[in-house]
Amino acid sequence: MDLKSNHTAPVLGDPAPISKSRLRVHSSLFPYSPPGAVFSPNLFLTVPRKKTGILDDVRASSWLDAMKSSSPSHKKTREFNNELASADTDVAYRTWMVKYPSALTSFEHITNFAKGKRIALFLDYDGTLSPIVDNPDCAFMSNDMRTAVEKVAKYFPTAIISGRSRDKVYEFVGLTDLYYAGSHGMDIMGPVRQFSDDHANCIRSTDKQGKDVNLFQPASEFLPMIDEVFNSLVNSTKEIKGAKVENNKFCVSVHYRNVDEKNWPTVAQRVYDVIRNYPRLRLTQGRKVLELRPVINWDKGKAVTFLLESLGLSNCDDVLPIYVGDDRTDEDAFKVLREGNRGYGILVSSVPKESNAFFSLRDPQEVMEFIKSLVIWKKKTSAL
Ligand SMILES: O=P(O)(O)OC[C@H]1O[C@H](O[C@H]2O[C@H](CO)[C@@H](O)[C@H](O)[C@H]2O)[C@H](O)[C@@H](O)[C@@H]1O
Repeated sequence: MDLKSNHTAPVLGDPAPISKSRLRVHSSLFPYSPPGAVFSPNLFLTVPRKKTGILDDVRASSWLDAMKSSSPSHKKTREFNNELASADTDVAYRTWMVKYPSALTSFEHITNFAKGKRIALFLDYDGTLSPIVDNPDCAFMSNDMRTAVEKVAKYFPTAIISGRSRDKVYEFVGLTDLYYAGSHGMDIMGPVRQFSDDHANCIRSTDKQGKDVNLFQPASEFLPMIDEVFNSLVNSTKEIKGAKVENNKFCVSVHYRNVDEKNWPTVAQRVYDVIRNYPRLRLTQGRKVLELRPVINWDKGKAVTFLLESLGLSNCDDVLPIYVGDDRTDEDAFKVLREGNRGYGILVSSVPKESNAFFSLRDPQEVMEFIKSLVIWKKKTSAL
């Protein structure tokens, strides 16, 4: 692949771009629907799909473009931001918040809607419960956040849904009374339950405390392939200063946050050179990370649906799922909640971003405030 030319590369596509029509969903959940607002189709990697749906052709350079455009610190963005006075940046953020109101200032709206309903809380990890840091191995959540999550989980069924391996995210969070889904939902440990659908790959197991659980791993057959790809990528990127490859069990992350931007084409090239040999893997993109994952019809949105069913909370009018996340992989969950008119997505972002979420929070600090407010509200209303 020559990233400077217009050669095409076989890659499976990322989720479809958000269509304008999605914004026209009118629902009782929707707090405000400013007229004329339009979703940008640039949220995901631009991957033109072939009608066969098996192998897509993509301009190799679009990987690099996507890496650059998704990076807020990218030169163009920096230049753009420099041109704007900080006051203007603030105005841009506040304008954006008209479309995605703060879940803190809209708290009353949310709790009014939640009255008489059971809230189910879904939390992403990186960038939501822990701040984004340079070293993925050091993305620790604060003790205050841990306490807040522990408390909220006493009142509402709470699940962590992360791109990381389930073991790793459990190690970071360290709380037992939660449900955990790792590998972008491809590794779920949930309560024991009989399902209406036949979920192959769902087995009975025990958790670290010896409790009976259901273990759902829809991509289990990919395990050897993922290990192989992980080893190839470790080897092929070892000379790129700052590149880091992470094995997330059912997916592999190639981090370029600490790679000099002039070497980003090499990162994209190396990833391409590996993935081209694995037509059953697809590429998605997160925050300064390229991720390779199995081509199965499963994502964080499906994981939310699965967990709701596991908890006996699906198809119930009196359930309000709330999903808090910062990443484009969280969009799948926001979309499930929005399209099913089922609950609220809350996007964590300090910069304007198009999203399927209803509300926003600026950073993990605000996430903690929101979680604490839920506990206070629940205690107050239970005492009445
Ligand atoms: O679904 P999440 O829990 O949000 O996990 C998504 C990815 O998060 C991690 O990477 C991101 O956070 C790192 C630590 O702050 C940061 O260094 C990196 O640049 C981010 O992309 C994690 O390392 C990945 O494996 C997850 O897929």
